[in-house]
Amino acid sequence: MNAKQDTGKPGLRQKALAGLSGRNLILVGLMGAGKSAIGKLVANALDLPYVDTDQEIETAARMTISDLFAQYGEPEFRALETRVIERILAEGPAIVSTGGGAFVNPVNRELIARSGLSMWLKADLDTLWDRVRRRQTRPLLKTENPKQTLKDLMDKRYPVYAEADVTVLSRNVRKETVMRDVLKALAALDGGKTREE
Ligand SMILES: Nc1ncnc2c1ncn2[C@@H]1O[C@H](COP(=O)(O)OP(=O)(O)O)[C@@H](O)[C@H]1O
Ligand SMILES: O=C(O)C1=C[C@@H](OP(=O)(O)O)[C@@H](O)[C@H](O)C1
Ligand SMILES: [Mg+2]
Repeated sequence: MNAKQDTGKPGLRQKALAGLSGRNLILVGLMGAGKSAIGKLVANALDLPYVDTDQEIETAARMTISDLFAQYGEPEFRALETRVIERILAEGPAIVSTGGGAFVNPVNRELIARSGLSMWLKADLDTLWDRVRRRQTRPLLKTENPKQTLKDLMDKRYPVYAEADVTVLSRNVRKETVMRDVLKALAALDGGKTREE
């Protein structure tokens, strides 16, 4: 695939890569923010490796995250999550999509700060809810009122996600548009130093 074509604007790719300057890009944010879907598109556009920590965890544990929560409990999931993040960030540079709870752990925030650029994909409740309501893959949302659970997690976690290096709105627009917003945010870090080819 022609990566330049993918970004919709020649030069944006180079500027985004310059802004990232060889670091890992770690996407953080609540369930449904688009970390996994947009992360893949960004990796493709920048021709960089893509890693999803949830997928790595399921591969390592040889079970789904739901089964991991059910059989071993959330503390065991969180311990595995930190081990996976530590391994992945050492292998960089890559576009890394984390699970929604990863950045909440200060140990993970330190690992991320030491080895990459953290980016919060921030979305409003209705956008998040519309994206997660149809699938039963998130154990934390298996509650009486999952939309309220999501709102409670927003209230608790948004101040922490706000500590990320960069924030990009995950708007209710096409995924490719959000992907380009991510590239523009990276390009802005380059401060115009990179000339277009
Ligand atoms: N901008 C978008 N427009 C439409 N659907 C989206 C957008 N971003 C994500 N999605 C969809 O919403 C769902 C949740 O996205 P996902 O990437 O799994 O979020 P996260 O990894 O942050 O939990 C997926 O079905 C994904 O395809
Ligand atoms: O918010 C959370 O604590 C979680 C988010 C999930 O990842 P996504 O954010 O990709 O859904 C997954 O890691 C697990 O269900 C826990
Ligand atoms: Mg995900």
